[in-house]
Amino acid sequence: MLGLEIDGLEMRFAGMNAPALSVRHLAIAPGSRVAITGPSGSGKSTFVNAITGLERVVHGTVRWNECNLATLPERKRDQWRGANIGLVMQEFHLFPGLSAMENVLLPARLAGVMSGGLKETALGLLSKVRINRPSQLANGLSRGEMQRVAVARALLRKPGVVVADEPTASLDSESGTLVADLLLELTAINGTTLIAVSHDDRLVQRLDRHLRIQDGVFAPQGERVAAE
Ligand SMILES: Nc1ncnc2c1ncn2[C@@H]1O[C@H](COP(=O)(O)OP(=O)(O)OP(=O)(O)O)[C@@H](O)[C@H]1O
Repeated sequence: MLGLEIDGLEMRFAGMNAPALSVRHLAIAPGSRVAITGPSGSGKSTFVNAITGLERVVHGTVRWNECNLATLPERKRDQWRGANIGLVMQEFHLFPGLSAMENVLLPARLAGVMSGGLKETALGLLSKVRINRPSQLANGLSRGEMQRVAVARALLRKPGVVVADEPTASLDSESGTLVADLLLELTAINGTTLIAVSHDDRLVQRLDRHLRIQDGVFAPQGERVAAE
């Protein structure tokens, strides 16, 4: 289980007068399930990139338990992310020429941590996300099936946190509901923290906490941001 503590975080981009993201203090308890919402351009992806170590943090601290991502060089951040964060993105980023099973295993293979046990785990996860033919090529899967494979891939190494960026946005209603069900059900098994950027009420309403962001700043708890 991983908890997040952010202090004094500022993410800036060239050509912008104000920071794209500014977080004075934010704590997310281990095992909690948090929704992030906000209008386009409000800083949601910048937040995801900062807390997953995809983007370097120059100002402030982003601490997952004892690990401050701001102090890690890129290679160490990548290693830490692979071992601790399961990422589920709106576009699933599967390799079309690989099977569902090979896609689930690929990040572990690339990280050099493959073992027989992981193959068993992958098969179990594919069954849980209702992919009945693990050897089917990814390019033959429906969009809903692709996202379910991506959920299985994210959970393979039992991450302390799953970060999902609009995981249901490109799915039809039925598939979106199933993916939301699976994210909630499967993260609950190991007490995995879940942080989901989403405008999908089917998912947002089912999470414990709802953080709203506008112009790079989180609204005080309980307040709605304008233009959402
Ligand atoms: N690499 C970059 N270079 C310059 N500006 C950037 C960069 N990435 C993001 N920004 C700017 O930072 C602000 C926040 O962008 P961000 O992508 O985090 O918003 P968002 O809430 O995820 O938007 P959306 O919902 O449209 O994806 C925007 O004004 C955006 O133009």
